[in-house]
Amino acid sequence: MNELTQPSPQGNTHVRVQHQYQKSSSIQNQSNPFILDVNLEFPGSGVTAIFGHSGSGKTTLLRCIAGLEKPNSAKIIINHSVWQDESTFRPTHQRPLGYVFQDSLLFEHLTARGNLNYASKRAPKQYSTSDEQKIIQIMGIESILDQYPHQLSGGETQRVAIARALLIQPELLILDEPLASLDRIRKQAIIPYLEQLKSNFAIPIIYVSHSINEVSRLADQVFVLDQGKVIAQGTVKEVFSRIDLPNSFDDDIGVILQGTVINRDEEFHLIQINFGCGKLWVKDGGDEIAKTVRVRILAKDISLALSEHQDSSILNRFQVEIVDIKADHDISMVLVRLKCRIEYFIARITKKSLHQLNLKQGSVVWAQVKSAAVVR
Ligand SMILES: Nc1ncnc2c1ncn2[C@@H]1O[C@H](COP(=O)(O)OP(=O)(O)OP(=O)(O)O)[C@@H](O)[C@H]1O
Repeated sequence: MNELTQPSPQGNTHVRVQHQYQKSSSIQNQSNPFILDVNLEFPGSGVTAIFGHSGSGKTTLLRCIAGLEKPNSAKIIINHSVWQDESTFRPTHQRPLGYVFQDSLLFEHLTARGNLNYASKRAPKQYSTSDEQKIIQIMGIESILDQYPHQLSGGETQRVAIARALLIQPELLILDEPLASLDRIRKQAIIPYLEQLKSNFAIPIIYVSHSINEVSRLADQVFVLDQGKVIAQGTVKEVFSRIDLPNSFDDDIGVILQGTVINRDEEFHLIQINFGCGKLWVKDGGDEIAKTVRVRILAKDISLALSEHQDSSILNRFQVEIVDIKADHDISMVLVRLKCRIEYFIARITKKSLHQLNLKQGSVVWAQVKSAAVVR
């Protein structure tokens, strides 16, 4: 095992920040300034997502972590290394931090390789050539090293930017909406590189995004911010299966399921995934048998029936119990939380259907999931 993949010997990462913008500079109502008050603990490796609406305080939090804002009170300990507490305030340049933004700026006069060398030279100690090669290979940028930034696509630029951030040997990597400027196809193309990143580097990664899709694919745990406070935290599975936070997820509300590929239907281009509630047919994305995969099922893609319908086009049917019903942000809809063995689903159905089927907490019904709607 080499330096990059060694399990982190360190403990948790702890970020507690209380910060209020100076009233004089606040673009908020003067009598109601924005206050960030959060306390986050997360492991010393893996991806932690910070999720929240615009204005919830994500950027402010990152700026505090980076030392670009001086909070009123803060304790920022990254794997035992104190960046800030009552008696310490490390300035930004003394915080070993890799920071990748939405529109990463590479040095235009340097090739991709030149940009990487710039970072390597500033690293506290030299990576071995093989470790450098590994970073380049994981980010898939071998063939573009001699190109200048203006010759790179958006996705390639971001991959070079991430490699450059890694080469400074950060103790914390912040990815701040790294895919926001890419179109859907490029986003899909870069996610596998980020998955590789996660499994190959034993450093904590903070991932900020508005996209539940990205967070579902990449994050291990998530903190949901609202008006400067943490309103939910836990594993992505736990947080995204809650129905008491609908405004945070809006129409994207849905659960994440993780399971193992057990079967392939070559004729009809489907795979079957075994998960905590049974077996689910989904589109074949080329995953090998026995691979662990995550899928997302949106609440709007689940319908409910009182009996099992064998005569419909829907391939996936699960017997479930209604454990909770909550109002949706849309007045005509409700959110129904369903338990199926050890898993949860959420269905978003009309109030009219709830009424007509006389659905209540404790009712046992059939959840129907279209294979075509499962998000990979
Ligand atoms: N320099 C500043 N001075 C005063 N208020 C600010 C300043 N920067 C941000 N704010 C306010 O702090 C609040 C949180 O802003 P922040 O940029 O952290 O939100 P965000 O969650 O990152 O939003 P987005 O997703 O749109 O980037 C907002 O109400 C914003 O108006």
